[in-house]
Amino acid sequence: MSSVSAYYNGKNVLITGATGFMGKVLMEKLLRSSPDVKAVYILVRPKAGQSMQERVANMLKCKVFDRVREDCPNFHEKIKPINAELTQPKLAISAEDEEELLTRINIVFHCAATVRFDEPLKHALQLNALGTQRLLELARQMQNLEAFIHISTAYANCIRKCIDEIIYPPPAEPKKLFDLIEWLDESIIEDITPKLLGDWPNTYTYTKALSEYLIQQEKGNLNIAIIRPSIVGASWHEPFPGWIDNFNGTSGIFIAAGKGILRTVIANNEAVADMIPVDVAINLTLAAGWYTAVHRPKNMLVYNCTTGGINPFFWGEMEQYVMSTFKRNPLEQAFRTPNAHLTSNYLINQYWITVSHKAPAILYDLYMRLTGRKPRMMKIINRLHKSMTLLQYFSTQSWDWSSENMNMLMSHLNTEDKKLYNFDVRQLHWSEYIESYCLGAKKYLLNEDMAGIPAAKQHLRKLRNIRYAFNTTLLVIIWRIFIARSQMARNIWYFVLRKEAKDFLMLMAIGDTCFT
Ligand SMILES: CCCCCCCC/C=C\CCCCCCCC(=O)SCCNC(=O)CCNC(=O)[C@H](O)C(C)(C)COP(=O)(O)OP(=O)(O)OC[C@H]1O[C@@H](n2cnc3c(N)ncnc32)[C@H](O)[C@@H]1OP(=O)(O)O
Ligand SMILES: NC(=O)C1=CN([C@@H]2O[C@H](COP(=O)(O)OP(=O)(O)OC[C@H]3O[C@@H](n4cnc5c(N)ncnc54)[C@H](OP(=O)(O)O)[C@@H]3O)[C@@H](O)[C@H]2O)C=CC1
Repeated sequence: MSSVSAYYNGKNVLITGATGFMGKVLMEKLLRSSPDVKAVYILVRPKAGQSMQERVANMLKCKVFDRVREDCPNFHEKIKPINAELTQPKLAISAEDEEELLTRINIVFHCAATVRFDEPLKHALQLNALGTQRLLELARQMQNLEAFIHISTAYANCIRKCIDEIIYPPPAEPKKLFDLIEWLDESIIEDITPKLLGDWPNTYTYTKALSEYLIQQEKGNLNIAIIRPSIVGASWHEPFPGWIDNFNGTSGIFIAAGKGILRTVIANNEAVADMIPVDVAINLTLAAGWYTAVHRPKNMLVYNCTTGGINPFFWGEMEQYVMSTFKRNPLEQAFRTPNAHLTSNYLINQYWITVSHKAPAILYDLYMRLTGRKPRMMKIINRLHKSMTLLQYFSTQSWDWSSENMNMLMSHLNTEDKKLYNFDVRQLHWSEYIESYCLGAKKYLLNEDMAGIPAAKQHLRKLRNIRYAFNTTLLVIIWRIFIARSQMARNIWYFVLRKEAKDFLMLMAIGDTCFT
């Protein structure tokens, strides 16, 4: 009998960020593993011209809900969308909705955030820090709340090399920053952002660090836990192996490498690639929700949800597994044959960027222009370089996260829960996981059918022949130019030709003698 599943049955759960990558997996697992959950309230904003209702209806059609749709066809009846905007005072929730939440909610999972590294500081503060503060304010008034689970990131304290499961001093006093963004002009905030960030690499990690501190300061009597996942990757098993729906973290890089666009990456082969499958992070989150509500630990627990200390995996290995998967299972319409390499040398990287990224992009765009089409490769390459610059902070260093609370939680699960909410990352086989991740990116992100693999292989063969033809032509042209310009090169060339001709005549003569 599963204690975790049983706990959620009959409960009213509130999820923020339910339309996002992790939020969807959380909602799906909750509805599938605890089919008698009373209701799942989700805070949703209208977006891109779609009303909240339209967004939720579209979301529920997603592939990620196929399994729960099969197991519990009426699962959608449990979902109660609430119009909300986390950057607004009182989260822009109507008085009526607020009343409902205050009387009903038993557990809150706070996943909403902006995860963009280049988010302007003002917006990142408003959403990640101030939004968390406002949600806490709401949670403090909830009459039946048993647990509040906040999703942070393992990199919130990335300025430290060893990260324990504790709250560290914040980069700045949050209240002072909130005052600042209230009256300071946005352009001035942009100007002083690097100074404010100090050692923090981006506004994302900075504001996530602030939100952890805010929680500690303002939790009051709430029963809170903080989950810190590292780089969240495609799912390991649930709802489907390899399920992924966004280009964040490593996903966009895998695809760019598989398409043959990305050839060089700044990364340290020996640094730990701390990746955690999304279903593992969600299993831990649900188990932590149960533990927080039922065992009510005296102190707020922080769970580092990482793999490096338990089952380490390195960027160099990731390169091998990704390349080998895409060579065996190519993506359709690749730009070039997949062949990406990691280097930690800035100059070598710049060289390959010029030779293998920019030069082919310029040639391709020229070809597109000549054939009357819109050039686009240089734009893609520039976007890729921007992401690589933002990601390299994470791919060139290693961190040590302690995982005592993760182990402690596992020891509290019964045998059935250990299976149902598996977050034992010792069982992860990285080569198999990365293969399934790459295939998932192909299927779920690019909507490519596995039946198209023979055609994709044929396309790669065509690309190889084009490369051979191009290289041979280039060599001949270079040689001709060289010959035309240098007397010495001409002399060597004629000497070689004469020697070849002499050898050839001699062979003929030998042949004649033998046969006569
Ligand atoms: C051979 C393999 C070797 C592997 C080596 C790997 C090296 C290291 C790699 C990775 C380390 C990762 C370390 C992460 C650690 C932290 C973890 C966490 O705690 S948080 C979660 C993470 N959060 C992010 O990952 C946000 C990063 N993304 C951003 O900040 C932005 O998206 C940014 C600046 C990278 C791009 O911004 P824009 O404005 O240029 O583009 P936009 O608006 O995001 O997207 C435009 C379109 O391009 C697609 N796109 C975005 N990134 C793409 C990409 N990399 N490749 C292809 N398409 C991409 C999008 O889906 C979008 O498509 P449409 O217009 O909607 O159709
Ligand atoms: N993905 C990763 O690698 C990692 C993620 N995390 C953390 O996990 C959590 C979830 O991340 P992930 O699912 O990847 O992120 P996504 O970007 O996929 O999802 C973000 C969610 O937040 C919602 N949201 C954004 N702005 C607002 C707003 N103003 N008002 C209401 N809702 C809003 C989004 O809604 P909408 O659909 O309307 O935009 C979306 O549902 C975050 O807290 C993140 O910091 C931690 C470590 C790694």
